[in-house]
Amino acid sequence: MIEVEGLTKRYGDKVAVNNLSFTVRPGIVTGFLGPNGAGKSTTMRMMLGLDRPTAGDVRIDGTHYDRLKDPLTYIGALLDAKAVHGGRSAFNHLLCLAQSNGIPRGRVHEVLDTVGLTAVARKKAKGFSLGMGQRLGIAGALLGDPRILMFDEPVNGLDPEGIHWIRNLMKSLAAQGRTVFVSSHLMSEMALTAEHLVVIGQGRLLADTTMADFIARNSRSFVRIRTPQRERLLDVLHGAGVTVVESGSGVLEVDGGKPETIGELAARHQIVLHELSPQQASLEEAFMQLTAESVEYHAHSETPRDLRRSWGEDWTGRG
Ligand SMILES: Nc1ncnc2c1ncn2[C@@H]1O[C@H](COP(=O)(O)OP(=O)(O)OP(=O)(O)O)[C@@H](O)[C@H]1O
Repeated sequence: MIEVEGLTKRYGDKVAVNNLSFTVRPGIVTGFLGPNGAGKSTTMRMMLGLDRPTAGDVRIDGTHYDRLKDPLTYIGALLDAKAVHGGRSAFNHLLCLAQSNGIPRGRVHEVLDTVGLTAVARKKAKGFSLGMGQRLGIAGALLGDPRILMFDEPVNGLDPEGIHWIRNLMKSLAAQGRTVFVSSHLMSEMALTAEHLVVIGQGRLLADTTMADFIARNSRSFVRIRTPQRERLLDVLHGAGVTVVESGSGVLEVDGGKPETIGELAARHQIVLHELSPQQASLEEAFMQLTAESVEYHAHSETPRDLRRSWGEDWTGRG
């Protein structure tokens, strides 16, 4: 378990991390999200004792990082895959780490095998591709067989096979009861990997909740309808007090409605439907919605005006 309490980091006038408190629990993958510059890396560095907090505290299974004996056996981390002495072979890099952390030599062979680098173990790390470098960094994190693992952007630059491998690795580490904390900008990947999310913006905590709850709270769920009898269906839905939104190209949308109710209403009035589908926003849409105000660096684009029209009262009772 990782416990973060009132964690704050200032660089001069800049507050990079602002009074953050959250707990990362074992047995699940927890995703760490935030726009560029939100303070994710700074938070992770403070968790590992690499940066000193201006205020607040981090405990790794109840203890401060600098008081852990052989810390790699408690927490393993991939922060910057390029932070490897390029002149050393993969084997020697891991052996040095093992020797300085009281980890047996045999473990080096095991982790090289786990990450699929056994065949290139004697090659110098500076000749490694981005993906091989990431794998070597992950081998280092796994070396001490720690109960807690932390990965900062582990899928950066990986090909689909590598991404798939890391996803399964993180899930299996969590399934073994370990604590897995991972940051990524790849939302589709995070949606497949993490069960719980901690989201920050401009150094502050924006959300600490399950993936499903995060998406439900920060997005719009609606039912999408297409029908060749649009006017009749609008009359029927209006008559039943259902709020309908026209989204262009003849598509109708009902916020928070149930497809069963709409389908039955249409059937009772013998209205043909070509589509009746529940829609849920993606993690990416929910993330953009929540963090829109805390993005530091914006690009501006022209977006078409929302041309929605609604009829009647909202049947969900929501505004
Ligand atoms: N050593 C430093 N000196 C001054 N400012 C810093 C330092 N390190 C980070 N910052 C600032 O603190 C803020 C948080 O940076 P951090 O790298 O933690 O964000 P991040 O969420 O990891 O961003 P990204 O997703 O782009 O990696 C940024 O505004 C950054 O410019």
